[in-house]
Amino acid sequence: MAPPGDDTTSSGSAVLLDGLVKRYGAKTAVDGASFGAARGEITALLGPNGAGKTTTIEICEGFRRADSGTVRVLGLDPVADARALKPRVGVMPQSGGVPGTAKAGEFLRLVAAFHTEPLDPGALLERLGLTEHARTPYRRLSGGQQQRLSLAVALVGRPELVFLDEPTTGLDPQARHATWDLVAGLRDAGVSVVLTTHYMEEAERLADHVVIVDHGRVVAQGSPAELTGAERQLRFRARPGLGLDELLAALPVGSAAKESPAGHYLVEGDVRPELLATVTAWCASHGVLAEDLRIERRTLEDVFLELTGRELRS
Ligand SMILES: Nc1ncnc2c1ncn2[C@@H]1O[C@H](COP(=O)(O)OP(=O)(O)OP(=O)(O)O)[C@@H](O)[C@H]1O
Repeated sequence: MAPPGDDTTSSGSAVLLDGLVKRYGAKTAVDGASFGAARGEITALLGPNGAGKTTTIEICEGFRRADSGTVRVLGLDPVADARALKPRVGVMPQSGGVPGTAKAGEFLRLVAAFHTEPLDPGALLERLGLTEHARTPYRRLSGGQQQRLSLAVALVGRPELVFLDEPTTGLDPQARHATWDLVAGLRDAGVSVVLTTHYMEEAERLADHVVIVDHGRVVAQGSPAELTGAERQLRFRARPGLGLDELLAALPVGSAAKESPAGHYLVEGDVRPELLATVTAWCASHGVLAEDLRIERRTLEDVFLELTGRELRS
């Protein structure tokens, strides 16, 4: 029999938000956010600090109530149906969640005991590189180790859906890659993942669906390929201060050329062979050797900056 709330098909939404609003006094942290996270996919909420990611995810986890809008998690209400959701959903908060004096291994075994078919806590510790810290109290673990233990706690109950709030913030590159592998493995095993991040690379590499949020609003969403589109751009390095007016005049209407930072040139527009030929001919006629000349797809960061006009704050 399907679990309660499973009125949708298994290919339906793991999470569905519609017009979500959350205010803290005069501050509107979430301002009418609507998006869905499909089952069996990794959905990343990408946005700068203060964009409302944690508030949104905490509402989905049932830890906060929305002021208005609707939230469905596995087809259920995260507050009213909290008891039914608890065994099916894993949560990795941004910090804390484990008592300071609790020993890593003991705590994980304790959490595992609350679940009917838990993962093997020892194997999970091993996978996350925590075996030698199994007897260490949580407060004595390094920041990265604490984070990995929180991830283990979220996963040990074999959840259908996991919420991971900035799972790799502060991790060193090895631990970050190990976490990415683990999260990708969850998806391969059919688990739905909703994570928050302010790392463009994390969203781009890991997520099937990216929801870009800023000031509590969804400013764009789609797969990384959809968000970055088919558009390409051309970059090269050369001596600083080249006057670009003549180049611009030779390029098709609608193209743009700029130098930023000094000595780094970017040409945007309909990047076809003709455009490349125009740029290289212009370089040749000005005695410019275009180094590292390359055509590339726009990155998520390019898209984000276009949408918000500023850099992500880390
Ligand atoms: N309990 C609270 N009381 C008052 N304001 C809050 C509270 N929690 C969050 N805020 C504010 O609401 C806004 C959204 O915060 P939130 O933590 O949801 O953003 P975020 O995108 O998760 O940021 P971060 O990446 O820093 O965690 C911020 O301006 C924050 O200062």
